[in-house]
Amino acid sequence: MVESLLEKGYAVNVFDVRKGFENDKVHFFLGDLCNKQELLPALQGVGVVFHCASPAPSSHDKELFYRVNYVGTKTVIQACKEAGVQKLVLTSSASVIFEGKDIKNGTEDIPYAKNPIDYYTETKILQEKEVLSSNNPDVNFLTVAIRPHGIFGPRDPQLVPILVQTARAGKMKFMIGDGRNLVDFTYVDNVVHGHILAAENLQKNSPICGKAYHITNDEPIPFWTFLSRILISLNYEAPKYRIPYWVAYYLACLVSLIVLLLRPIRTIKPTFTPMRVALAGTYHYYSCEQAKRDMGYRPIVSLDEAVERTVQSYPKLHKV
Ligand SMILES: NC(=O)C1=CN([C@@H]2O[C@H](COP(=O)(O)OP(=O)(O)OC[C@H]3O[C@@H](n4cnc5c(N)ncnc54)[C@H](O)[C@@H]3O)[C@@H](O)[C@H]2O)C=CC1
Ligand SMILES: CC(C)CCC[C@@H](C)[C@H]1CC[C@H]2C3=C(CC[C@]12C)[C@@]1(C)CCC(=O)C[C@@H]1CC3
Repeated sequence: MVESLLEKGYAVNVFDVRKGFENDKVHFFLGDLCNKQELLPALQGVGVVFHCASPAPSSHDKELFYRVNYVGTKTVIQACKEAGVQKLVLTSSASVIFEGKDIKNGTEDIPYAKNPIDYYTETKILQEKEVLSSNNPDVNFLTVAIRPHGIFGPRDPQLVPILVQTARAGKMKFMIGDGRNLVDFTYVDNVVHGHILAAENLQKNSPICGKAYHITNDEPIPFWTFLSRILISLNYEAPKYRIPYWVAYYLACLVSLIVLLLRPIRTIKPTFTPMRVALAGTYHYYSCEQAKRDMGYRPIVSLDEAVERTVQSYPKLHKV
């Protein structure tokens, strides 16, 4: 996001709780977004805020999710208003409507999940509601939420690294479900493109004000075909055996229960959580027609090209 904004000639301030990269063209502010006094200096003279911060979805820390995603987002909104920021673009998630059941070509009018699978999803819903309801053209404060799905690409610390770690640990033997479930995986450049288009289209009287938009690669692919392509390109074996979805799901629930019971004595991070099993065994792909219609969105990098660029970008993860 930072690199694309700089390329387009925008001046960029970055606010983060940790300094994850070096770039002398940006002004970096270190702080916690839950603290308004720490946020305010980063917002002086700023026209648009992209709020993309969140604890990692794999965390189980309920209090952290509530503090950062929910309360922290309310603090971001207040700080933006106090600093005179006119536009707020939230990185939400298409998962706000996912509760473990198939979603085929899901549109933005599907209601939020009533029973979200984890605290991440639960607090992404609360966060999105806060941002969208704070849209108020009368006070010159416009908001929009972008809902990407399954982001991947160079430097992503999640998808490819977790996949390789699982393969190296010998746990990538089983395909969950029948292997036909279509899913969206979205290349980072397309996600960024969607965010920048949203910011550029966020004007008074624009149809996008106060709304949420799915941003995907618009090329749904069977979950296990995608994972197998990445694994094979990195010289690992693709999963060979099948395990029925419900067996895997209840096993993951059982493991979660055991992890919870053992927490006072030992911290264990299971690979197969109910959320990951649900993502691996169901259909979850989304329509991005609304983003095409209202802001002229089209993916700029195809899935084939995206996989190629991603695989090339992780030389250390290739099996030799
Ligand atoms: N990775 C994915 O597949 C998807 C991610 N998203 C959303 O995209 C956004 C970015 O996610 P990723 O790039 O995957 O994660 P990431 O972990 O690379 O980026 C999140 C950033 O938030 C920062 N952060 C966390 N707590 C903070 C706090 N209290 N104050 C200031 N900064 C804080 C972290 O230090 C990190 O740099 C998140 O909002 C996530 O919910 C949405 C859909 C899919
Ligand atoms: C161990 C294997 C069964 C799966 C390995 C790959 C997974 C790490 C990823 C496959 C789909 C990804 C995904 C997310 C995180 C990483 C995966 C589970 C999200 C939960 C990230 C945050 C979101 O908002 C939704 C994403 C959906 C897809």
